[in-house]
Amino acid sequence: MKLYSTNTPGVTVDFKEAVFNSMPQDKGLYMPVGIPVLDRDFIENIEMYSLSEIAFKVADSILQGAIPKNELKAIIEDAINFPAPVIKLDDRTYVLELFHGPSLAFKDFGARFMSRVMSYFMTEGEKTLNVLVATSGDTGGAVALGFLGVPNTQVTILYPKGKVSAIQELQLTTNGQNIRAVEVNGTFDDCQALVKQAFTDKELNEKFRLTSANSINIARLIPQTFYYFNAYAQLKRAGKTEVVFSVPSGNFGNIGAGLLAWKMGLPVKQFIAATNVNDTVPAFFRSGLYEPKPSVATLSNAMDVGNPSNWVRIMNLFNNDLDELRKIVSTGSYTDIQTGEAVQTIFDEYDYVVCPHTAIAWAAINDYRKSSGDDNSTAVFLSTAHPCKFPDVYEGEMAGKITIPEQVKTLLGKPKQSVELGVDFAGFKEYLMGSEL
Ligand SMILES: Cc1ncc(COP(=O)(O)O)c(C=O)c1O
Ligand SMILES: N[C@@H](CCOP(=O)(O)O)C(=O)O
Repeated sequence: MKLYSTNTPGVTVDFKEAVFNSMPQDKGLYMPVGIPVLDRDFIENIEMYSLSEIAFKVADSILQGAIPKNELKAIIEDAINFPAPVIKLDDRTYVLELFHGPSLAFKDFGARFMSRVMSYFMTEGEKTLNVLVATSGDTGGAVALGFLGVPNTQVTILYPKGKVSAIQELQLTTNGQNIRAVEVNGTFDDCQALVKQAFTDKELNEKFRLTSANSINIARLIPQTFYYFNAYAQLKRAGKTEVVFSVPSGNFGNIGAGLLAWKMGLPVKQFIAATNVNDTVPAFFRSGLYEPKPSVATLSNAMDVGNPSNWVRIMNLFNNDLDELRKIVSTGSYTDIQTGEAVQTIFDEYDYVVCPHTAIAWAAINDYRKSSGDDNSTAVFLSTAHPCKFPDVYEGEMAGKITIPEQVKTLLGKPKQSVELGVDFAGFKEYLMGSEL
């Protein structure tokens, strides 16, 4: 597999280099040279395959031999060892539950696959790998669990102080071993900017072997295509083939993976990119002007992103042609009041509890149906996190319906371990340089 930088398409690297570099030095993002289209026979019979069979077929096609088949199969079976069921709410509305992994968020697909791919490529005696990751809530917890105890690997998680839920914070800050947390007095965008700057800092790169576990890393994105194909397989078993996916979006890695799956031949009628009031992308669809702006805090905190890092990838997939993109993607943005109402309505109508991020994706389906007149397609909204991660959102009967998984119970009462820093790069650099990693 060869990958190019969105900023310098003429220069290519192989998959291993892209994984460890995470981001090209020219500050673009890696994209595959030539996206393979899966054979028709596979797509037409996809309902006959299991999640791990589908994941293997998709990964093998895109990686084009970068990892030998047997090793790839073992990585997938070890990483994706939890289900991603599609649940019927009514005849034309389904929810794809992506929170059955260890950190209770969809990030487990990417983080677990990526940690195993990195381990596969690492050889004995190599310099310690320093994984930097910025999180607005869920990536950090998934990456922490994905890399916990992995030899020769040190993970540093940056998160915005006071802007993640209490359970998310416990997931980030209580691991110990090779995982440490930095509380940044700023927003997620500040955390992301610090991490990105570290990758282009000469001194840091001389001292450390830095890599990113954010979705700027292509190894995070590839496994997120698996569940789109697998959702389609489940729907096909139920006799549904005209599918709309509504994706709660922040950094746009999730919908980016969906669009990659579509480019690989997954039949999708429409994608809906649903955001909270951090609406840089919906505003771009309206005005044609891409204007990143500082993020504001919302109920769906993990989507509080003002400058989505995957946007450049999505534009690149569409040759920077917004009109082409508009043919397959529509957008919607929702306030906290609308989010709360959606959580309540889903509960009242379906007796089903969703997290605030997921509620936004459901709300966007209603608006899509009204504005497009498309009443017949099967709409699937992605449920990206377990509601127990956001207990402040629910009261009364709804709160009583939420079961607390064992992995959350064991976190309660554990001491938080973190270091507090400002948003200036100099301070972050000093912290990294001063640490014996
Ligand atoms: C629960 C949840 N939903 C949605 C999102 C947004 O996903 P993405 O950043 O891939 O757009 C995130 C964060 O990534 C999240 O943690
Ligand atoms: N919403 C994310 C933000 C980081 O996104 P990533 O997918 O680029 O790692 C989070 O939960 O941390």
